[in-house]
Amino acid sequence: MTEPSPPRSPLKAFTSPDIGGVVQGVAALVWLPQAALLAMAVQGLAGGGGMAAVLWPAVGILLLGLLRAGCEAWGVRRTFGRARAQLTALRAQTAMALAGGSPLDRERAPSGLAASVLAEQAEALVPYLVRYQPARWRATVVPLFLLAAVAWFSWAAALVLLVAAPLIPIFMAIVGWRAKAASEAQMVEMGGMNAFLLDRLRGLATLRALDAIDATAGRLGASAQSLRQRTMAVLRIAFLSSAVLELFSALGVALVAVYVGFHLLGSLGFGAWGQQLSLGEGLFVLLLAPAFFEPLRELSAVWHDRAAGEAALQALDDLQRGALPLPGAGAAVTRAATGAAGAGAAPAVTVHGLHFSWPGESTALFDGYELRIGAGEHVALTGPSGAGKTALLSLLAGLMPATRGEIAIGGVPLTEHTATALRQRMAWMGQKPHVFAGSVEANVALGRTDIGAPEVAEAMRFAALDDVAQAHPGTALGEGGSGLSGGEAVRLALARVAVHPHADLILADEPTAHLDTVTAARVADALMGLARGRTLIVSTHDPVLAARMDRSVSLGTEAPVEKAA
Ligand SMILES: Nc1ncnc2c1ncn2[C@@H]1O[C@H](COP(=O)(O)OP(=O)(O)OP(=O)(O)O)[C@@H](O)[C@H]1O
Repeated sequence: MTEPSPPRSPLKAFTSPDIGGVVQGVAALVWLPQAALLAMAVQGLAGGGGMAAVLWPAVGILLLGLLRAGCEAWGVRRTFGRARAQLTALRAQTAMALAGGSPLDRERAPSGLAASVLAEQAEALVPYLVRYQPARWRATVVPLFLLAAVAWFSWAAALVLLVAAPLIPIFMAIVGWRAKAASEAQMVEMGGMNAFLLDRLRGLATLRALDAIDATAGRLGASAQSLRQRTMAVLRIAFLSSAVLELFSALGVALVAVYVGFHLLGSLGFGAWGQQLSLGEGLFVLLLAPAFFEPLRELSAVWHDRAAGEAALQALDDLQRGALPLPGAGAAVTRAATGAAGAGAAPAVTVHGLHFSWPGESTALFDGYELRIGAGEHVALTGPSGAGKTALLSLLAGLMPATRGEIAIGGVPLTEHTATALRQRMAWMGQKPHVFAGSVEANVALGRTDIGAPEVAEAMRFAALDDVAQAHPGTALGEGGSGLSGGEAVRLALARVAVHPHADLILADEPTAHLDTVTAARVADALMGLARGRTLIVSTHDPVLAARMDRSVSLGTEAPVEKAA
């Protein structure tokens, strides 16, 4: 039995500001000395200082401006680089998690949804990390410094800012909850539409043959319409949050301006710690007021990035969930330890006390199942449809974990640690071999680096694929095998097995299904040729193929029935 893999750690939300974000915050604070210099210059001018009073502050403002621009540029570059690296890491982690799920898992995300989340929705993390996170940090820190500077001169002006400021986060939080829900709904809609589109494109021939194109187009149109509405809802909320913020920040600035103006005119004498503000001090306070609200306005402008980013993070996290793990997906290949590869002799296969039930189902498909297949033996698994032949082959191939019991290949128990290495000595011929878009050669080699062109050519000759027109160099097969007949697709699957260098256990799932008698006989001949000196387990409804095996094992009866051929 394969022991369960360790629990998956949830995706991390990146909350800590990095050095790039801190530097952007410092850049925002440079406005403090700039405003002080500006106020000094105006005070100097008003005091009759002439050009001399303006020159040095102007130089200072210019230099500080350059420093600010430099800090901002560096900070943004740095944050952007970090965000892209984090996104790449998250994508890789999610792709690994998807690859670590059993191909038989019914709860696996549809491929259209997975592609949409990984390629498209995940991009929403970049604005989240590059714009929202630093803006949030600036909105927490920068106003505090500015408030302290204002309060130094006038507690009354500081009080006005202090009262106006908390209203903004409160209203934004209220708006934010709605924004998050709307953004999640939009993502679900987008993923659903992508999955729907991909699925229907794959089944276009069926839809056209059954005259269901119009109905499908109608559903797609309705789905696009719903996506439009959801996108508009997200945008409406984004505009609403900016409007709330603009209102409160405008009110705050206006109140400070009114206070400073009347204070300088002498009508409002309080609020400056018992002193009278000078023109320069009043101007300084006035210049800081909009800057106090600036980080909050920036935060509002990127508020919807937060909702989209968190929804994307959640979508990536959801992709990583699966009910059926692929045994050994997380373990390193321990080929040497198991002696799996290059063992030279065909392995015996033993199944002892096997228990398996599909996730979420109470009835067991196998309960205490026993099977012994000798080294080099050729066995047919037969039985009614739904008896569990494919499931048993998948369990033997380590494509899904048994609930209890032991499977051993060549005496090596199939476990989390040995599954990957054991799979290397198996060749799998599935019921519906997937044909990738590309040449036949590429479809035979499947990117395996240890397989060269001569081996591929030899395997194609063996499977009689070399005389198929589609196999000519430069001819590409369509996605899902369009361009190949059913029989040719089976021959392609045979070539994939033939080219496998270490395979001494062949697992074939209904290789002759849907083939005419002549082609079925040819496929059976090829399979028997391949299986010479190897162990072969084949699931089949074909009595002719079953009769060519050493024996048959019937599933779906009270006790496994074994019949000598
Ligand atoms: N991915 C899956 N998730 C949940 N249940 C499944 C899954 N695949 C198959 N089943 C169920 O498991 C049972 C055994 O299916 P399996 O495909 O192994 O039967 P089979 O004997 O190979 O049938 P056939 O001869 O028609 O190919 C069936 O009841 C089927 O509905």
